[in-house]
Amino acid sequence: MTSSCPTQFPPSSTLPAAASVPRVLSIAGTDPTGGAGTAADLKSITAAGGYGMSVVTALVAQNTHGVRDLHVPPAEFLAAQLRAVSDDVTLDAVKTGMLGTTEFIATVVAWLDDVRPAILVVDPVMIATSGDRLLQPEAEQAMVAFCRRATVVTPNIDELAVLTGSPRATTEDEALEQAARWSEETGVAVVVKTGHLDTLTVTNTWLSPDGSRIAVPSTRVDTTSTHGTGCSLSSALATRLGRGDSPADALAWATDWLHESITHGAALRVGSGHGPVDHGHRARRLQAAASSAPWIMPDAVPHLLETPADLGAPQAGDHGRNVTVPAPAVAPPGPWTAALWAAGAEITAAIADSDFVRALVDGSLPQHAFAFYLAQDALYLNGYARALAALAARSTDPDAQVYWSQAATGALTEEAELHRGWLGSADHTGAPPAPSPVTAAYTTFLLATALGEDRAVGVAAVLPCFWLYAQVGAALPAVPAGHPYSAWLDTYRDPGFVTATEQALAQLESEMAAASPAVRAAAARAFLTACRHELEFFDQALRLEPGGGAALLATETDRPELAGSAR
Ligand SMILES: Nc1ncnc2c1ncn2[C@@H]1O[C@H](COP(=O)(O)OP(=O)(O)OP(=O)(O)O)[C@@H](O)[C@H]1O
Ligand SMILES: Cc1ncc(COP(=O)(O)O)c(N)n1
Repeated sequence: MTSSCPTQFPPSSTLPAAASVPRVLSIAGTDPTGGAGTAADLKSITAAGGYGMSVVTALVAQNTHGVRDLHVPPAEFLAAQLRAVSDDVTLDAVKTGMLGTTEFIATVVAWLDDVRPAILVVDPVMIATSGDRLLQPEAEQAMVAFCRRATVVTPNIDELAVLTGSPRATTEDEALEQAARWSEETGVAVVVKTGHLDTLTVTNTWLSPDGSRIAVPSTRVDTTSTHGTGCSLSSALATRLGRGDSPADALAWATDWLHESITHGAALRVGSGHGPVDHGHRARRLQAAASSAPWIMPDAVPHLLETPADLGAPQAGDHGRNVTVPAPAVAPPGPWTAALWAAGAEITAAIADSDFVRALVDGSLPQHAFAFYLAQDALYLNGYARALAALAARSTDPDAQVYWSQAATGALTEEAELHRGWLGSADHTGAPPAPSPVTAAYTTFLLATALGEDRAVGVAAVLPCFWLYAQVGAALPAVPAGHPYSAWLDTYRDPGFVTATEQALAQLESEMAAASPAVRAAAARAFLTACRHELEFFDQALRLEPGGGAALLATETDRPELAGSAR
């Protein structure tokens, strides 16, 4: 049935405004394997924090290898779907993907003439990664004209060539130049994507008609799981713009989220061709990070530790599965520290595998996450220094007194160097950084343990910071010239740090040997708890949204870059 029903309900504009969840409509074709088209759009809109809606243009029998068949319903049915949505729902953003034919483009144009959403993101889908046509050749010029209505268009390199009537760009500069000319002529912003160029860095650049540019670089992921990347980027972008983000924040969020989704796409094992990206990876990672499950279960450590063997096989962490114990970069000097290393194996392995360490090493860690990490590190070092000084005050052995007070001084010197160097160039006009919940929990735990528990327990609590940091440092590969974090990674390689770790290990070994079985058990718990704090400390920077957390819908005047959109 394609006849239109009379409007029976008030559109939702007459209902109370829908707070901070933007209502985003995707108009696109289908992919039954869920990687591209409507499925990718809805997953991306959800991941970006929106409420997704879907109007289907064409039913596409495709998989990760290519398109097998197409079924295109009558244009009246497309019009009916569009009206069914807009008669009822106020739209904060619309994204278009596969439109297929001149007739369908005209149908969407007629609907837009009526509806005029504030944000229209046009992904001018023409040819799939597989080489199959998703837009009839005779509809190309209609698509080119349609792009003039957009707030922003997101063509790939080949689509940009059709859009601008130019030969396919072979360099990023050429693509930017083509886009700049078209944008100036049409008054429409363009996101230039270099995914299809042979570059080590994939850069998404928002080009405004006035010539201004916002470039968001990311490292290229060596993967075949790139089916639907264009659909996903444009849907996430539409959602973040619909939510009120500036173009810079919206593009940074979408690029960063998509990079994580592409990185983890292959692990989904969906199909044997060009696989999909993992749209849900970020949500699952954040959900896991928000778990309130206890870190150390009551039976993880016996109440009395008579011998190192009582600590048993690796069992720390959430799952208690069998874990291979990684070789320690700084060797334990005796059986107690060896048993602690084995007990913490799951957490040590999780740090080595963490998205944060991987991104720091491959250079894909977003700048905002790195800056946050450094600021929290400086705050942490101050708290850590106080815990080390407390251990100095509580030591009676002269060597231990010297060692802990020097370690405290070392932490304060590092903090001062961070402020002088890495943090020195930061903007000093704003409020000074405040400790995050993770940093505050870790430093409070260290201070309380160093001051309030037996000394051996305090020593066990401060050890993971030395030992696990040295472990990460030893595993670092050489990084290529131009790596954004190479100078920072060099700080992990400081041989002085290995010596300090060896000394801290020797302190703990002798404290454990001399302690009562009950104190040893408390020390083992403190060690495992601190290992887990280390994992949280590394991971926390990737839980921060670029552009901050405010999720308020902005008015158009808040975003002059978008003025003139919603044609
Ligand atoms: N190998 C990769 N590594 C990192 N990011 C990538 C990679 N491939 C694609 N991207 C990201 O996906 C975005 C869109 O990719 P691309 O330029 O291939 O667009 P597209 O051809 O429109 O996508 P589609 O394959 O869905 O048609 C890029 O701008 C980039 O952010
Ligand atoms: C319905 C639909 N829309 C868009 C694409 C493009 O995605 P890709 O180029 O990654 O195949 C697709 N394959 N199917």
